[in-house]
Amino acid sequence: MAVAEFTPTYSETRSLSSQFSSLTKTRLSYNRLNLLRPLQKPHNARVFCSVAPNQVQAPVAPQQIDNPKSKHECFGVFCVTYDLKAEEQTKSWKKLINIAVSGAAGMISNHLLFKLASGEVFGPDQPIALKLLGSERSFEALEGVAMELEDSLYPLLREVSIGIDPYDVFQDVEWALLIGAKPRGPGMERAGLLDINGQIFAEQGKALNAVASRNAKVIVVGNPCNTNALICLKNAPNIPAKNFHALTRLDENRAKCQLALKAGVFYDKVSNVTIWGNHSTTQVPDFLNAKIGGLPAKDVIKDNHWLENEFTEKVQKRGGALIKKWGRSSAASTAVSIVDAIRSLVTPTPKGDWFSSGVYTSGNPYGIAEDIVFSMPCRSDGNGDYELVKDVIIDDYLRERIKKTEAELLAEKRCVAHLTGEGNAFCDLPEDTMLPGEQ
Ligand SMILES: NC(=O)C1=CN([C@@H]2O[C@H](COP(=O)(O)OP(=O)(O)OC[C@H]3O[C@@H](n4cnc5c(N)ncnc54)[C@H](OP(=O)(O)O)[C@@H]3O)[C@@H](O)[C@H]2O)C=CC1
Ligand SMILES: O=C([O-])CC(=O)C(=O)O
Repeated sequence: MAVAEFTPTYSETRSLSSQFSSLTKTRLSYNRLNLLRPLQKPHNARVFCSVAPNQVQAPVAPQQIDNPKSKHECFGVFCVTYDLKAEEQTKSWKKLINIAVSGAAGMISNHLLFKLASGEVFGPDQPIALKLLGSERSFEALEGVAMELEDSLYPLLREVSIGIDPYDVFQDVEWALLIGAKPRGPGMERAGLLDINGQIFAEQGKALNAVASRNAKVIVVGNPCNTNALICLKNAPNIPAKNFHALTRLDENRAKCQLALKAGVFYDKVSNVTIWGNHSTTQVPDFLNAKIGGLPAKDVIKDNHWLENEFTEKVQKRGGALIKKWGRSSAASTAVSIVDAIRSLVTPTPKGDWFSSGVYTSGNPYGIAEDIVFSMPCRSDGNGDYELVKDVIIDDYLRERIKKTEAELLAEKRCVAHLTGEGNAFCDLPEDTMLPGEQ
């Protein structure tokens, strides 16, 4: 089978994505086999793409399948399944968006990437380019990931590129999903973890600052995610601090599940659940403002002791309980919660409800210390931004616990001052500072 070879220059490679945006209307019929021809590797990046530059191929109609001359333009299952309805669909496709994922060869990404490519995150009319960030150690694994994406034949997935240099991978990205981080090893101090991972997020923040879209949305998953997000935003002053999120949606989902179980209802009845503070065992799952079937959760469950003790601790330590059973940390449910977090920003929040996200505190209405990343209740009108919800009740019970998780985050911030441009670090972390996955 004849396959067009091409070896574009680096600047041609860079211009590919913009060409893709204008091509999306007719691309469904392009040769899928040609898709993943590796281009020359510029700056450690490799691009897998679906057409050669300056080689726009004509759409292939189904009747051409048997014409040997046109066979190289049309590949296997794509020729067989291509139909005009699908072409009609591409006419309504939106402009291509660039999404970067770090730690792309890791466990969470292995679930997330396929959700992104399927259209379940950004919608069935949103073509995407995936830019996968790995390292020397994971480069081959990244190629394997790209091959699996290729074999999945996702129509909306227009481009996959892999690389180990964030300055290449983050070029023009509208979304950066920062998952890669070193796990805490045996005997490693929390301060050590903050420093090692903090350096990763400082570097990635600088790269985002230099090359990402000025309005990029950044979701930090790699732990300790709140402080990593703070480091990242401090190193990316060109991007609004408001655009940075630390993932606490998994905690919210865990809390909803426990409330539903206790109330004996399906979890779609549970709403208005806030996780306050740090993605750690000091986080505060808020049952005071939570609702079940539209009623206050406290009035439905009528067991304050359970809410204040078992419920709270279960949510705080759910990650660790799962690791005990599985022998590894939550990956699938984390990927699902990343999907939820993105969808909460790109679709309007249902009236009266809200979602939790770790966001920058400056200007918050709850009296939480300024200049940290703290999980709070947010609403969005679906344009990628959010606002903080004002009408929540904070009683003495909540306030006391919010103070504790706030103190922990302020201590983490002092610990990484050398990475946020605020002078010398001073680490006085409280003894109980743990990730949800730690016991
Ligand atoms: N916020 C949340 O709710 C949750 C957060 N997490 C966090 O998400 C992160 C990723 O989890 P998961 O995908 O399961 O982890 P994996 O171990 O499967 O993958 C993590 C990736 O991180 C990268 N990494 C970056 N720096 C290092 C380093 N110094 N040493 C080792 N690996 C490194 C590796 O990729 P490469 O070599 O390509 O850089 C690796 O593939 C973790 O920090 C975890 O704690 C997990 C669950 C929930
Ligand atoms: O501790 C971890 O790595 C896993 C984690 O964040 C969680 O399960 O919430």
